[in-house]
Amino acid sequence: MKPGPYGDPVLVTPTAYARDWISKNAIRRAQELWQQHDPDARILDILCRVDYDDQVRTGGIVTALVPSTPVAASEPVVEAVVPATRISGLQDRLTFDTFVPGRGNEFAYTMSRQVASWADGHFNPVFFHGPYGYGKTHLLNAIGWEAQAKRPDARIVYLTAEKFTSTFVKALMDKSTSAFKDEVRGADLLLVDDVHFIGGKTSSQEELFHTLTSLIENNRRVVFTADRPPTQLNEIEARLRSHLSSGLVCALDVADQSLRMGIVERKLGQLSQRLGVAQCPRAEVMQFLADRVPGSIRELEGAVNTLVASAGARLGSLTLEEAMALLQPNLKVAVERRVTVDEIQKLTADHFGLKQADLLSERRTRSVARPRQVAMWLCKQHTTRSYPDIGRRFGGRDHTTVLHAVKKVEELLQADDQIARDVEALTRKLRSN
Ligand SMILES: Nc1ncnc2c1ncn2[C@@H]1O[C@H](COP(=O)(O)OP(=O)(O)OP(=O)(O)O)[C@@H](O)[C@H]1O
Repeated sequence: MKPGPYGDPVLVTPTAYARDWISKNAIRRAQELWQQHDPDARILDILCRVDYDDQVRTGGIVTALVPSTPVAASEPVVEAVVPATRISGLQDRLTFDTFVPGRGNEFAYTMSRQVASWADGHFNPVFFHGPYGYGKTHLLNAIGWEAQAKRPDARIVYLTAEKFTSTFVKALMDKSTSAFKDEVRGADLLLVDDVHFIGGKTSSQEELFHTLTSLIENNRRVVFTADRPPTQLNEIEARLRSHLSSGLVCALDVADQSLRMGIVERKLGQLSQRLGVAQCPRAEVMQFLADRVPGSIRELEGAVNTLVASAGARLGSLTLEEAMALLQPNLKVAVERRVTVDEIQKLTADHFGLKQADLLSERRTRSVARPRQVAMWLCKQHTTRSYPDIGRRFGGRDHTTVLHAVKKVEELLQADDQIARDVEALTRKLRSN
C-alpha cells in the first residue's frame, strides 16, 4: 500500500494486469477492509507500478501514508514500505504469476523462486541456459520483481550483457568507471541477461569477472542467463567461464506438449480477460495452437495474440478451419500441407546420404544418430505427432529419446552452422514438396 496524491491511499500492483484483475474482483472488499482502519473514509485508489512511478516522478505523490487514526497494535497493519526505485529494465508482465511451470522449466522455476526469496543460497552464481524463447528472460524478470517485493530496501540491478558492455565502454570513454563499478558492485542482487553477448569483448569480460568475484566475496547474489551452458561459451575467456560455472548451472528445456497447452490456456485466459472477451476458444482450437504452431513459446505467444486480436468477440465460436485461416501466417509449413513422419524420414535420409531404414535402425554412430535426431526434430516441428508416437515410428524408441533429440537439435541450431544449414535446407524441401 502506498500514499497517493493528496494523501489518498493507493494500492500499487506489480502489473497492469494485476490492477485490472483486482479492480474487477477484489477492490470492493479491499475498500471495506481499508475503511475499517480509516474513519476518514478516504477512497482507496489502485494503480499499477508504472503509473504509480509516473505520478511519483511528476510530483503527484508527495505525502507519506499515515492512517488518520492510529491502528491498534492487535489489528492487522497494511505495510507502507515504498521501494526506493523501480528496477530499471524489468518488464511488468514478466512475473512468476504469468510464468507457467512445467516439464522443461520446473527446476529452473524452483531455483528462481528460491533466489527471489533471498533464501540462504549455497549456489552463487546461478546460471540459467536454454534455447531462445523458452523463458529465461521471463524468469530473470520474475526474480527481480519478487526479490524486490520481499526486500524493498535491497539494491537489485538488472542488465542485459549488451547493456553491461555498452555502459562500461561509455564509462571508460567518459573516465567514469568508478561510478559504474559502484553501481554494479553495490548490488545485493545482480541479474545479467544473455551473458553470451559478452563473448569476444575483452575489457567487458575483465570487468564482469571482477564484478562477479567482488559480489560473491561480499555474499551478494548473482544470476545469469545465456543460450548455452558456461562450458560452451567459447568466446568467453576460460577464467570467467569457470567462475560462471562455479555455482548452480541449470538448464531450461524446450516445452513439451502439456506445457505448451498450459501456456496457451494461461495466455488466452489473460488476454480474453484483458480485452473483455468472455469466451475461450474451443478445445480443438487450443489443441491446434499447442500442437501445430512451430517454434518456441515466443512464436506460440505470437499465434495466441494473433488469434485473439483477429477473432475479437468471435473467439469462442471459431471453428478449427476459421482459426487455421486466421493463423496462416504464423503456421508456415504446418497449415499449408500435411507433412508425414514417413516423408520426413525419407527426405532426411536422402539429404544425409542414408537409407530410411538407417534412421529406424539401432545404429548409433554419429553419422546416423545425428540425422535421426534432426528427423525427430523435424517431426516435432511439422507434424502433430506426440513424443511417444514419434519414438514408435523411429524403430520403437522411447519418448525420452525423442525429447533428448529435440533438445539436442535446438542446441545445435544455435551452436553449429552446418546443422542449421541442413535443417534449413530440409525445411525448404518439405515446403516445396
Ligand atoms: N513457461 C512460460 N510461461 C509463460 N510464458 C512464457 C514461458 N516461457 C516463455 N514464455 C514467454 O515466451 C516469450 C519468450 O520468453 P523469454 O523472452 O523469456 O525467452 P528467452 O529464453 O529469454 O529467449 P531469448 O534468449 O531469445 O531472449 C516471453 O514473452 C515469455 O513471457
